[in-house]
Amino acid sequence: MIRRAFELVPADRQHLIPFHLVATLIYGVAQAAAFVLLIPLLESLFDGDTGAAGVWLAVMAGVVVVAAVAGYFQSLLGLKLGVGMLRGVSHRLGDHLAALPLGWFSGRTTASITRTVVADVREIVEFFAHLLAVMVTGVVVPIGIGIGVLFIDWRLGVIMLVSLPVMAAVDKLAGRSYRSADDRLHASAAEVDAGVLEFTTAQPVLRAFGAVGERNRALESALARHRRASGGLIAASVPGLAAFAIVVQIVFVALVYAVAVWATDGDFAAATAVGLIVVASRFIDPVSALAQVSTSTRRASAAVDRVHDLLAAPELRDPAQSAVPVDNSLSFDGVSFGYQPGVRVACDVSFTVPAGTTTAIVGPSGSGKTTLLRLAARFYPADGGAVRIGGVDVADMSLEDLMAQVSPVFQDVYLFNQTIEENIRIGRPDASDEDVRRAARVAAVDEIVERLPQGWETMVGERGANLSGGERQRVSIARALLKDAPIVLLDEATSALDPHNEAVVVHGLRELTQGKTVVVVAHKLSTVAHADQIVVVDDGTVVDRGTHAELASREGRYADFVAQRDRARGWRLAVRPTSSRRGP
Ligand SMILES: Nc1ncnc2c1ncn2[C@@H]1O[C@H](COP(=O)(O)OP(=O)(O)OP(=O)(O)O)[C@@H](O)[C@H]1O
Repeated sequence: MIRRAFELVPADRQHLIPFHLVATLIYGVAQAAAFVLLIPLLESLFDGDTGAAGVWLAVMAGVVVVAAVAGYFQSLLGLKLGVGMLRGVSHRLGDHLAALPLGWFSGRTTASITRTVVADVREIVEFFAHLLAVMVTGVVVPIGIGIGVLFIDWRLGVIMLVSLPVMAAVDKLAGRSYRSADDRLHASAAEVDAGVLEFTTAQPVLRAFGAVGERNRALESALARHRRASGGLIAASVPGLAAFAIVVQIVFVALVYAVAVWATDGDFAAATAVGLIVVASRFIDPVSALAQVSTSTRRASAAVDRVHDLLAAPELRDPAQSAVPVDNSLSFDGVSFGYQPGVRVACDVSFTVPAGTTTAIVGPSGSGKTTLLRLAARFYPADGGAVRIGGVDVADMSLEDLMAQVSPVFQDVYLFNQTIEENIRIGRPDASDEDVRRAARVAAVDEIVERLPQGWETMVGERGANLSGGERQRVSIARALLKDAPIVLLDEATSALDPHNEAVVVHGLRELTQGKTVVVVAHKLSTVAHADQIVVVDDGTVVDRGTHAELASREGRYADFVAQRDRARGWRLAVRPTSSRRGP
């Protein structure tokens, strides 16, 4: 566990580890020596040899000073390692989370990730700052005393040294049941965190559907599971702790008994016997301290494992050299993909979007349209085949280069609780204020800003809660306009906007897609009809492809799609050839 914890220390603090270990070792050995020196000191005093007693006292004082200095340095270095680890691991976890495929996140709750990143890391800092010294001295001091006592009475020294692995074995056995109980506690705590998070963020939905009571009950049962898991942890640790405490006491009693018997037999002088009994108690003390922190140590050990597990999750690797696309075309080449193993969502999908043209993807709900956009943005890696930009597999481009090529404008717009300006600037952090304002003007975000109480300085609330759905879309279009990437991946909004918002969003999108390579998951007939190419997908496969005129003139899924949209809107779309391309 100690080795795995040290692996988390950042490179610029690794050189402190040997100093810390040496300081801790000296601290432990000096303490052991100071205790053993008590025996010759007592013997000299009992013999009335004040000269020898003075010498032993001086040696003992020297050793105590060494122990104090080493203790100071081990505390200082432990703290430096802990703080360094906190900084290093936080950065490593942050970078690592940013490089994980999105699929990794969908298998976990935000709460369980937060627990590892915050609570587990704190646990490990505590380990470096306090626990490590107790652990090392808990081993070094008894061994040191045992070896020292060998020179005074080898039988007693052997009892001490043999008892140590016995106590360690009992401690190890005690830890077994604790570990699984701690994992259950961690999982139940994350479940409670997730429940509280959901309960608070989903209040509007819960109230709208009268489900507050039901979710409250779900939260209560999560809390009950957490209480049971806490009880389980206590139940799992108490027998182990009790067994360990009993074994430690048995060892102490055995040592005192042996000293008493051998002293009675005349093997030791009274002074040596008193000294050995005092030393026996000092032999037990660090072991008892070790037992007292064993619960914290095991918790830290579990935390170290969880942080390592998180860091071991395979990242979306950037290629050693990022390939350069020859143009802004986009193609799907026999692409297959599933979110879960064995469930195919895209199956051998092939089509090409020539540079500067618009392709609309249509198909029934759940047929895999949005998934194709996510694969093009490499939010998930394809299982088979390749998505290519300008002839280059997106997997052979660095994430940075790929993101410079594509602008995803998806339905679920995520806004950070910052100002509108900061939210737009995410599109291009080094953009000038003028560029930001220009993008905002084209997407009609300046209209929103004028209405806000603090204008550009207004915070948009958590996830942009202070803005309407249409307003959030406008901000996301402004972001993409500012980014000005040559390929736009657009998931057209399904929800109806009011006429004004609809008009400004359509205008913003037209500006955004002007002259760009566009792949749009289209829900509106007007968007589809104006596309250069329409790709019809069903159940993850491409079932038809062509222009609106070609597809509408023949029977098939597309004709069904058009008829369905006509019926939904209560109007018919006149089929006419698309001579010139226009944005969606
Ligand atoms: N993150 C995810 N994890 C697991 N399955 C997913 C995930 N996202 C989508 N799916 C599943 O993949 C399938 C295709 O989803 P996708 O969102 O691509 O369909 P779509 O055609 O865009 O649907 P819609 O038109 O309703 O938005 C669906 O069965 C969906 O349940």
